[in-house]
Amino acid sequence: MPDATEPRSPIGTSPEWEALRAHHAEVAPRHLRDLLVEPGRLEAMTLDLPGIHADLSKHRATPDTLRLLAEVAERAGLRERIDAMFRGDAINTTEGRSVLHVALRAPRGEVIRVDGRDVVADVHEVLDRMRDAARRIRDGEWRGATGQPIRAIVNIGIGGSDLGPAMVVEALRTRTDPDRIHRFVSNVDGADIDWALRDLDPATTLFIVASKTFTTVETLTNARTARRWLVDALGEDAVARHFLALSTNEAEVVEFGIEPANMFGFWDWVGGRYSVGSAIGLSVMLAIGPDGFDELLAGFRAVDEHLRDAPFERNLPVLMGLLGVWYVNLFGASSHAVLPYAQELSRFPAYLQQLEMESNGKSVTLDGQRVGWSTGPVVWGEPGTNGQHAFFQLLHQGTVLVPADFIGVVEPNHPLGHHHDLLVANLLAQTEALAAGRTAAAVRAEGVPEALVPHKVFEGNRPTTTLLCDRLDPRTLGSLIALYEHKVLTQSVVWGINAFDQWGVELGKALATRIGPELDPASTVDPDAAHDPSTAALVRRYRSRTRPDAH
Ligand SMILES: O=P(O)(O)OC[C@H]1O[C@](O)(CO)[C@@H](O)[C@@H]1O
Repeated sequence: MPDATEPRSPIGTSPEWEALRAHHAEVAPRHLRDLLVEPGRLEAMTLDLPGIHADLSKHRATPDTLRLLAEVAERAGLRERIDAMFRGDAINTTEGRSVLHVALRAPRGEVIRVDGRDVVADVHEVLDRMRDAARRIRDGEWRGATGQPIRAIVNIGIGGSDLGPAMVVEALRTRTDPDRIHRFVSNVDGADIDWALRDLDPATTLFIVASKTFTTVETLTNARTARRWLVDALGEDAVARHFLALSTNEAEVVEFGIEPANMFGFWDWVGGRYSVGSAIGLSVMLAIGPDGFDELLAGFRAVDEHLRDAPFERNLPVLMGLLGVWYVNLFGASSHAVLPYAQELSRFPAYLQQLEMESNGKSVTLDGQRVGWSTGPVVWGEPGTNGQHAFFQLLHQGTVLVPADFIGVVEPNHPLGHHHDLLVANLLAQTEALAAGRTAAAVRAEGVPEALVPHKVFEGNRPTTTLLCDRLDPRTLGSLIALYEHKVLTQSVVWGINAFDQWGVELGKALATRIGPELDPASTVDPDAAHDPSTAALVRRYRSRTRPDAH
């Protein structure tokens, strides 16, 4: 059996890549105007998953491209890597860990073993405890220190311990109880927690401290501030009724002052950015209820099964990943836009920024060699139609190629149908305009003065994916997230990199720890001896402040 962790990017070295490159030379000069009308294209380049219709036909690609890309994926060992992930092999080689977010949504009774232990049974034990706590808090059975029910839930976490739950709660806000407040505090900037707590009543506020490691400085700083705010109002004993912890690190949770009974655990085989289906999703469960959370997990599971079972040529997350490779490595694209035409998905691009960029922003292969090809692009986006009045100018007429995902829904979560028709009309218009453009002849035919013609021409040929969801419900959202998770896996395998570590965040953290004490006006450290001239001058400038220090 091939070693699933063996680095073997096919880029540049395999016959499959050579075939793809030759094919690219034929396809790249062709215009989407012509490609789009080819017979059979729509059937070959659209896919239906439960609740999600995916249209890949507005790509600068043909059905042959998808076949050749699938062959590249086979050559890269994607099949073996998927199997290894589901088996619980330690495919996160630099940290020696399994990568088992798929186990978080495995059905009760399925068995996946890590070091001989059935992790699916562990997952369901925690889910049951989460359900019980969520029911008690939502029903008002759980009382705060003064005997009042909980009215505000503040999740304190950062990165994967914030972005996933914050994005999902926002996306499903129409399913939340309008009488309960859900807030997310992440930034160490005091403005974040100061503002979040300003109008809250300690007696009815529950804090959820979410941190995989429970050592993240931002989260612990915010959690200590929250603790002080609570204790100042209600006394030390209140902590047990107002603080929950979500973590893999029981010792640190206890050290902070939260009892194990108020902790919901997960495991080192859940990456932070892949953790919203774990205990990290507790604030989601509190917002949409245990049944809604089950639906979310079911949506994840549907795509997990699709990843495992569908042939690569008809496998949506694999094709999304491979089309990304196609643009990055053969068209030279360096960014990718995600444009949700659903206001509720306003945090989805930010969520994907961590998922994709922390996973695939790497320049070293699994065996430690410098890559000889580009890897993860910059991911960005804003909800439509806002983006249209901001950066779409560049998408249509700029000099860079930005492949984009347009995400829309058929049935809105509000009664304003005329708004929704207008929104969807814009989505369709934009993808059509990006593909077809507008020729000089068409511009002239409208009587535009000759001097303005070049300004009004749209080259078109700008590729997009359309994901049209039946509606935005927990199940569909779970599926959407899983699509991108597995897209990331696919790309990492082709690029030969590890999508599951994040060493690149360490250096800045270490330097901040060093610089922190130097900012004290009484510090005796000479900035010039410790830093480059720019940093030293900035340290001196900040050190000379007159603001009294308050903690
Ligand atoms: O959940 P923790 O351990 O507080 O970590 C928060 C985030 O910090 C990182 O480790 C680095 O930014 C992320 O990967 C993670 O999601």
